Amino acid sequence: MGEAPAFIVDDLQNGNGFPISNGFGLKSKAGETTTIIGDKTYLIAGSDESIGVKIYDKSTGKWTIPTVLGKEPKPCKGHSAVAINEDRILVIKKGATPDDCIWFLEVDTQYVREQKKTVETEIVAWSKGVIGNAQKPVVISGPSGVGKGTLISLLMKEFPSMFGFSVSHTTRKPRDMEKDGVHYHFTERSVMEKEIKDGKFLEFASVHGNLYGTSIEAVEVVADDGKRCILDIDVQGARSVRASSLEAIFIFICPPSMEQLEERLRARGTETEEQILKRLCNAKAEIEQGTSSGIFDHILYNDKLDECYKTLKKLLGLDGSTVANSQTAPGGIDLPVDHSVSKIDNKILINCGTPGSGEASKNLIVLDVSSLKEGAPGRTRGLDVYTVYSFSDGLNGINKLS
Ligand SMILES: Nc1nc2c(ncn2[C@@H]2O[C@H](COP(=O)(O)OP(=O)(O)O)[C@@H](O)[C@H]2O)c(=O)[nH]1
Ligand SMILES: Nc1ncnc2c1ncn2[C@@H]1O[C@H](COP(=O)(O)OP(=O)(O)O)[C@@H](O)[C@H]1O
Repeated sequence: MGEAPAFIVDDLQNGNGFPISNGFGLKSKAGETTTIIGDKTYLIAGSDESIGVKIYDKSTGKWTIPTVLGKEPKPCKGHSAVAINEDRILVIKKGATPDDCIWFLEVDTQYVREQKKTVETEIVAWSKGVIGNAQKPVVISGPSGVGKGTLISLLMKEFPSMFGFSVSHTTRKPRDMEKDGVHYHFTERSVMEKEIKDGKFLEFASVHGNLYGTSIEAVEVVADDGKRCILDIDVQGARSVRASSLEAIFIFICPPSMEQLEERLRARGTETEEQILKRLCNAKAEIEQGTSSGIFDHILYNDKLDECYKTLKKLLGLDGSTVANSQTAPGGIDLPVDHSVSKIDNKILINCGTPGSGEASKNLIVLDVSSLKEGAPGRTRGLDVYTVYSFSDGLNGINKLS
């Protein structure tokens, strides 16, 4: 982070002090916002060059500039901040797209302190808020050889800035073309078992005789990058994720026939005969569970690759239709500098000014943060924040976009 922008420090030091009386209020002033949590006042200031944070501790009467972790929001003058609980501040900034508008400043520093013993200043971490389905992780399952990896590669190639792959851990040996840390984190069983015990995994399963698992970190790294996470995991893993706090879209890929599945597996040429037979044998049960367990939201048949890929894009809202985009605020959040923000229970209301006609009449943006989930300590994740617009009558009669 560059030099912190100028703050309304004078006001505070001159005893004009704390404009906010409770722990969850805010005051906006020319690109600077204060929010109080306990004894500390967080000043968030934006300019064209930077967006910075400064902390005033009432108990010591001192200002500090914290160590900032995570990718920061792009600088901007128009923003607001509101504390939504004792360790998380929601920052809404001016931005061209909804995905760039909602950020969180995490101020729970316990974990980071323990991990990085040398850090002396207060630590805050930026992370991007996630709005609705548009950012929901995508879980893809299906039998070995059905084409999961092929479809995922196509998506990642066509939309490199939109998707990020959750790199799993596995105890299986790498194939010739596979790179450690890219396709998998290849690891030893004893190491992985210990990490599972330590709670580092979102899910894990024994598949075809090897251990596979998705670490919390693997999903968080993608979210930190502001991307939508794709998980290639087996049916057991999908079941676990379904039961977890991670809200995702679940897609099962079916082969056109067992014969074609076998052909593809053999043509890929990455397994021994014994491994191929094991995978084919397991495929039957996987297909049965995948198509009948109710875990999956969508079942796709991968017969002709281009057709299957088209269908996949369609259900992810990437074909110009509105499936995913309709879940977000259309056209972004046009936040005037002099907007106001208030918090009522779990709803954050952003009043953007006088109602106009048509699109302009959508002057009230409501963010429901009731589904905000805890991530791994020290980092914010699993955020499920969606926007709703109300036309005039406040919280009553909110029309959730869908
Ligand atoms: N539960 C779980 N399954 C995984 C994970 N990573 C990969 N898998 C599944 O493990 C199975 C075997 O994967 P792999 O050895 O790469 O073989 P492939 O499916 O033939 O490409 C597939 O069904 C994957 O979806 C994971 O992190 N968790
Ligand atoms: N629709 C398809 N038609 C024919 N071959 C396909 C199709 N989809 C994928 N393949 C091929 O099948 C093989 C297995 O695909 P892969 O993506 O590795 O499967 P998975 O990741 O599900 O194990 C690869 O050689 C791939 O090129």
